[in-house]
Amino acid sequence: MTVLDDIIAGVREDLEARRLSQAEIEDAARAAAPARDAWAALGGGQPDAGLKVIAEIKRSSPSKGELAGIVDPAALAEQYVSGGASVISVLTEQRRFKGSLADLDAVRARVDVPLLRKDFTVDEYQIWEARAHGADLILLIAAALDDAQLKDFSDLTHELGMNVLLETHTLEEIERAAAVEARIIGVNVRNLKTLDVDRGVFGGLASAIPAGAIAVAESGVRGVEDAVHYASQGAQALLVGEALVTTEDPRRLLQDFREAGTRAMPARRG
Ligand SMILES: O=P(O)(O)OC[C@@H](O)[C@@H](O)c1c[nH]c2ccccc12
Repeated sequence: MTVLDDIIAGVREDLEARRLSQAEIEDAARAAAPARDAWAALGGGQPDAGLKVIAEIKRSSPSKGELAGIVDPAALAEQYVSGGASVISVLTEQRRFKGSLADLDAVRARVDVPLLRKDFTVDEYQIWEARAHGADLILLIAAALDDAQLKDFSDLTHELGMNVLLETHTLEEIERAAAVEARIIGVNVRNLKTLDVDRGVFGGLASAIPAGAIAVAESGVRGVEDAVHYASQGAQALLVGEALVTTEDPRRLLQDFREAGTRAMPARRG
């Protein structure tokens, strides 16, 4: 059993414990304000948009345990917005990351940028639930889903007006993402089966991401040098958790990532 299998087993159990009827969750999703456009916020279709940052509210991680005593996730999210975050990611997985839908609600109530509901999506119910709680973007992890699920879950997400961040870690997974026409493709440099981080994985796979899709480098940004590295390798956006929750000044660090990263982006060809 890999770490990923173990996390997913817990996610399924927690989901059954809170599950409402399908009619109830659909009503709640339809009552929510329309989803914001995360694709546009991440520079989709805008040449030379600069390096974008998806800033994550991450209390804890399976590899390190508690990262920071986050007392007020909404206040942290406001700092992220003031530093120029394009999207805020809120982890809602409870057991290993100590997140919750309450965190998502708290952030939604205070910030206006698009929100990513960051969880291990293994059931369509979670997609309705994300929308009901004001999410604009959801994570789908290729390693956790088969091709039919990738397609069906993407279709439902789009029907609800949201975007998908499709997370990959291998060339084969990028090909599967391309086959479902994913428009926002992440490469997680952390292997979710072993939790090992290899920052070289992004550069090795970036050229395989289809030209029309937004390339997101996920995990392992310790400081500005890593941001510059990913940007120079073709990242259009970064997903950053630990470095932002542990720094004294998230606003400043975010600005530094964006400025230095944007300068490091390769000039567009053609
Ligand atoms: O804290 P980091 O190394 O900056 O990583 C953030 C993010 O990429 C990581 O939290 C993550 C990437 N994919 C995930 C899937 C589930 C849970 C968490 C993740």
